[in-house]
Amino acid sequence: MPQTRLYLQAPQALATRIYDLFDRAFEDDGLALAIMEIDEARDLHEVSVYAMEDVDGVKARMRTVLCALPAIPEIATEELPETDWVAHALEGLHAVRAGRFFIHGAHQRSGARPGEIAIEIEAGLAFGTGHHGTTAGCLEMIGSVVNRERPMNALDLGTGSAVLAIAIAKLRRIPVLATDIDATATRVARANVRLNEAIAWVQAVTAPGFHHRLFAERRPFDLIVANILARPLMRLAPDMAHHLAPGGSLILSGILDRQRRAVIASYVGQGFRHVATIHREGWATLHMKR
Ligand SMILES: C[S@@+](CC[C@H](N)C(=O)[O-])C[C@H]1O[C@@H](n2cnc3c(N)ncnc32)[C@H](O)[C@@H]1O
Repeated sequence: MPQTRLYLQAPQALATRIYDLFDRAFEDDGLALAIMEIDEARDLHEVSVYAMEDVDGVKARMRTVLCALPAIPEIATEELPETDWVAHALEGLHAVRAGRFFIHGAHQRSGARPGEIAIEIEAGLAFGTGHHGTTAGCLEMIGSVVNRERPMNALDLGTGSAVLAIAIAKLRRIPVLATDIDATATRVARANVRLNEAIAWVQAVTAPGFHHRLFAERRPFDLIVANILARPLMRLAPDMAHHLAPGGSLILSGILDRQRRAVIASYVGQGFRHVATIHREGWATLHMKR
């Protein structure tokens, strides 16, 4: 679906205030927001709101929010070209190495080096080929956490292509519940689980957040991996705490470097402590324990 970027420019202090006001105003709409420096010498920053539908309505709400300010910057509009994010993620598809994992397509089956764990992911309609900084960060973190802690029961929430669930199963042959809000992703996940002969361990189901009867049956998990976005991750913090076994590990990604502290704070509020962060391409992957 095409997107419209609604944006305005202001000095840094005012832009930061506007960003915070928009953040609160659009919290429940799930709209993407951004703030970036445009001109350091003139102290100019740009705040953007990305709308997919009801652009006029979003613009009107932005104006209402801005009414609280002494000076009201003008809102400009930019139509963005339609981006197929899955295709984008698959661009120039080549094999990827992350930690001990070698993520490849059908034409690179013989590419794994001795000691590497090969995972075959075919270009499909789900996110997760290993190319993205968040997936690669999770794979690297999974390698070290699973080897050290030897979990017995894992959850991959927001599984996409199932690459992370398959990685856990290949490392440790334990049950992994793989869930996604998107039924198409679940179908792709199942196909990849079959392709990688991980059916005995990985069960893929469609579920938004923790809403599925299987969570009650399968909890507590001693490893939960969730590569979704910062805001849903913060909202899910109490459920994560409820479903993780004492002493268990949580690996979270989909978090921009600048959102890292806010996500950690939400989880500390639920009794977690931060253990480590991997930074890749502007994205942070967190290891938290409880
Ligand atoms: C960034 S992709 C990650 C895919 C894969 N786990 C990886 O690391 O490459 C995020 C996935 O989470 C799913 N998702 C987003 N919000 C979700 C939610 N609240 N509950 C379950 N799945 C969700 C999306 O449909 C998408 O497939």
